[in-house]
Amino acid sequence: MALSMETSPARVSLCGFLLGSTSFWVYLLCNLLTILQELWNSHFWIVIVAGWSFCMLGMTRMLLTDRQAYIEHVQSIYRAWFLGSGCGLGLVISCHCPSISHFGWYFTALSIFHWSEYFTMAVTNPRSLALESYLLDHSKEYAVAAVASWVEFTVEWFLAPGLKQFRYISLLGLSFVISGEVVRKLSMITASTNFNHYVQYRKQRDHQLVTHGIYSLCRHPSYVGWFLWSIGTQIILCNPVCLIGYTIVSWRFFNERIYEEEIALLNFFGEDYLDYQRRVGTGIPFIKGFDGSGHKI
Ligand SMILES: C[S@@+](CC[C@H](N)C(=O)[O-])C[C@H]1O[C@@H](n2cnc3c(N)ncnc32)[C@H](O)[C@@H]1O
Repeated sequence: MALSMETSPARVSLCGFLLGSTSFWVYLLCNLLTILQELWNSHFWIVIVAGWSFCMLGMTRMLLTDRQAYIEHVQSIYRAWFLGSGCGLGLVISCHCPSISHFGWYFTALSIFHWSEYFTMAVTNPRSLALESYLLDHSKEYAVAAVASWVEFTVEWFLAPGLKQFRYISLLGLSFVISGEVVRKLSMITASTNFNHYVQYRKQRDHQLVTHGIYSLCRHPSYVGWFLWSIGTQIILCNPVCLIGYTIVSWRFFNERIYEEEIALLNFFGEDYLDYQRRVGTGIPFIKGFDGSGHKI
């Protein structure tokens, strides 16, 4: 896999992600080739480490093939590789560890979400692409929420493992996560260059109001997707405390965010945005947005 100066950030990120998920490809290979089945059964971790070493070899090869392009993209490659590893590990846990397979689903979903944020941005709006597009350092609160959900899962799994084994609940959560992910990415693709990870307070010359496609169903589809995705992760994990916490905190976050964003959008698009607000709802229950009166709901 030779990198050239023309290598696009999307391609680099995809390569890093696929290399990172090597542990899963090795797992698949071991399961497909019965000769390796024995090795897999007795040396589970050795195979994972071998997969990761293979991945490091791939990275070194990239470095030797085109050093300048590698250095240019190295920070992105490592993030993508880290997320790919998370995805691979999550898939291996899903397939190989039945009692915590839903934790594997969660870990896979988490890794795919962060990586695909960067990748989709790289494809649809490269001008606004930055390392922050991986959303890994989104906010302190986001990191605390993630750690809280791991702690709740672990504590409950040790204290009452039976309460963590509701397959149908986890499947329901998975359906929330998948639909949330699809809605969010569809919004990014539809809004294209008008989509930005950060609320814009100054109008770019080419910023256009998007009201078609998924934006004709609700005004804030990417937030609807993220909201669904975040509560879905806690349903997958059968985490009752974090489910309530995530629902309240995410709702409050999007309520504030939509309010601020709509003040800016009304400044940008005036009457057109007012008209859009009259026709289409925000998409998140009980969130009204900014109606010009200065009052939230
Ligand atoms: C993170 S995106 C979220 C977009 C939208 N709120 C959503 O949930 O799909 C934030 C950026 O999108 C822009 N934006 C939001 N709604 C828009 C629309 N209908 N048309 C064009 N730009 C929009 C805002 O100016 C802001 O800079």
